[in-house]
Amino acid sequence: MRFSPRLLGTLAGRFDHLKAPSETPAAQQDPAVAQRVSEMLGEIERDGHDAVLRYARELDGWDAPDVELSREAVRASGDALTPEHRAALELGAERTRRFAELQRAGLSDAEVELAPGLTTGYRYVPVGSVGAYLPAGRFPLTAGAFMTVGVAKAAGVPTVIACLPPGKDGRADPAVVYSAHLSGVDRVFVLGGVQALAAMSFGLLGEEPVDMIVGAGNAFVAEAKRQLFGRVAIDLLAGPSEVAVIADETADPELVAADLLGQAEHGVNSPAALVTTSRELGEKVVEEADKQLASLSTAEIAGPAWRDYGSVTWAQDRETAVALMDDLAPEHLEIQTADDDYYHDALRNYGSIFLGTWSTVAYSDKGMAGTNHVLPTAGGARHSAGLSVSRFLKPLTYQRVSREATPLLAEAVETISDYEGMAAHKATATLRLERLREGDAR
Ligand SMILES: NC(=O)c1ccc[n+]([C@@H]2O[C@H](COP(=O)([O-])OP(=O)(O)OC[C@H]3O[C@@H](n4cnc5c(N)ncnc54)[C@H](O)[C@@H]3O)[C@@H](O)[C@H]2O)c1
Ligand SMILES: N[C@H](CO)Cc1c[nH]c[nH+]1
Ligand SMILES: [Zn+2]
Repeated sequence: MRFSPRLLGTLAGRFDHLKAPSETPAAQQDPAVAQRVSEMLGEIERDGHDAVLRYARELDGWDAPDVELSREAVRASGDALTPEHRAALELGAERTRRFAELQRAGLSDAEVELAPGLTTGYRYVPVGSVGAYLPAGRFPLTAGAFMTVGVAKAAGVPTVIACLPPGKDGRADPAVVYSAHLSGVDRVFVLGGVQALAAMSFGLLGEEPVDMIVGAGNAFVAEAKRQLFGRVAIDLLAGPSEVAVIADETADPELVAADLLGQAEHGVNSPAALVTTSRELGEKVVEEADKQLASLSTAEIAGPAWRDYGSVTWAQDRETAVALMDDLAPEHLEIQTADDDYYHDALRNYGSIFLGTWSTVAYSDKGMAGTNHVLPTAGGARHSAGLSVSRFLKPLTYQRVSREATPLLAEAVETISDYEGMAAHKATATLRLERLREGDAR
């Protein structure tokens, strides 16, 4: 079976056929999923922990009365892994933490005297508690813990709990649990999907309700986060993983094809887009992808994704390639050209960019590059960035006004309040001006 996407000869500026992820069915909210999630959340809120256990049993076959892993089990989770695997995970946890610490160091508290006696500023304060969802249904994605638990801890969040669904063998995946342990998690629960997010948000796990829920997952997970938003904060709503590549005639078609299929493996609706200034390269990549799919063990997922959500587009020059990509705003963007810096400078919309032949998305996916892999999908990169340490920090503002500065603020506030008809607001300023005139020494 051939999985080749259409090879598209696009003229400059005409790219209607290029499937923007935001236009794919996968990015749209599914009313059946929304209805199901709303019923589940309602039931869990009403029946509490009993309903959580009921869903854990029904959906994931969990039949033990307790869903928490003991501290000892969390600590010992690495024993089930090979030393090489442990070392690889330790590297990922450490690089992700160091990158998050770099970002934390760039966020410093600041203060300014805006007028004599008027001092204003802000200080970064971490949220009090975070619930991290670690998806582990189809694949046990270990690095999700580094990106959520580890980054929250680097931000200084005091309490971070995590939930993961049981794997195919009915147990919590030891590599995911070990990754959470390396990231500094406080408590781990074997709970999947909606019931996990509801239990953390409603405070059904022997903790107060968390302030924020984070982490990627399937359509039920994304919908539960959408519906719980407001009651708790969320990181972002991530859809199916995407990849896009800009390549020119100097690129290696085998590597480009491998990188496109690398993310197509996430799901049959994962978009993979190549924009190239070389038709020849585009044709070679299509041939290569077919060849590689023939021997890929996950071809049953990557094949349909490449066929149905893959695209190859010719851009007549690099300016056109940039315009196409900024419109697409992909989650991951690789640049494999003779002038990667030009693209880096010119591009504005992407979740994370991978510069040069030697950089590939999987390095970030698995924590080796240190950058966060929880990124906006479905065109969200037009307006948002991915998860980072700043999401867990609140820049709380303050102001201090001296007696001497009082007229500078109060008289203007009186004028504005008069215009707006806000008498009580005006009074707060007027009373202070009176105190000043009376010589109040405070
Ligand atoms: N964008 C990102 O940053 C990123 C990162 C990692 C993973 N992901 C995505 O996360 C997803 C992982 O999905 P997954 O399914 O493998 O694991 P998952 O952990 O997200 O979901 C498994 C849970 O789904 C629930 N569920 C399944 N069927 C249900 C139903 N009919 N009704 C209610 N709940 C149901 C079950 O409770 C189960 O525990 C993939 O789509 C992957 O692409 C995205
Ligand atoms: N590509 C996913 C979202 O960025 C993350 C991931 C982890 N493992 C494999 N992939
Ligand atoms: Zn991936």
